[in-house]
Amino acid sequence: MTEIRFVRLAHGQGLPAPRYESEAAAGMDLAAAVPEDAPIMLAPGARALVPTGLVLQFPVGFEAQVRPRSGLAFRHGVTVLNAPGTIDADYRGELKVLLVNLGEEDFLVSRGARIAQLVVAAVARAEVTETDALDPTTRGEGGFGSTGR
Ligand SMILES: O=c1ccn([C@H]2C[C@H](O)[C@@H](COP(=O)(O)OP(=O)(O)OP(=O)(O)O)O2)c(=O)[nH]1
Ligand SMILES: [Mg+2]
Repeated sequence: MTEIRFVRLAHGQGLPAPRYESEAAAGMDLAAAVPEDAPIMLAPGARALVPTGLVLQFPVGFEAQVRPRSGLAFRHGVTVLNAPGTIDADYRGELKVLLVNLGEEDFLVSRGARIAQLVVAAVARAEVTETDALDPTTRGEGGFGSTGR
């Protein structure tokens, strides 16, 4: 098990911690840490950076991905604009969720609403080397449908 530690900021007090909603869920739901009396109104086409009130720490060699919740996308057209958002292991700022409303109606983000989910994933890091030539392959330069439909 990979450990995620988090600090809860003042505006996140009282909200549920990120947690898996089922035994083998891949994502933990994230709650909106907007003020009770100041929900965020997302008009059609609008986007907003929604605070979670959380600062995370997880091991180097992992990332956290911010992904949409399919129910919100299906019912309201509300999704994560930069999905999957990338949270770096060395980031110590507040985790934020960039929501966009692709639906036709206003969408209200209330305090505690589960707006997105967080998936922890191992990441490979590469050493980058410039060179004059690369190993040949059968595919070569073929791409973008070159193998047929
Ligand atoms: O949905 C997101 C995406 C990113 N971040 C935070 C954590 C991440 O480590 C940092 C930088 O994200 P990214 O590299 O995607 O953004 P950038 O535009 O390249 O910013 P930077 O120049 O700070 O890397 O912003 C979030 O809180 N939510
Ligand atoms: Mg970056």
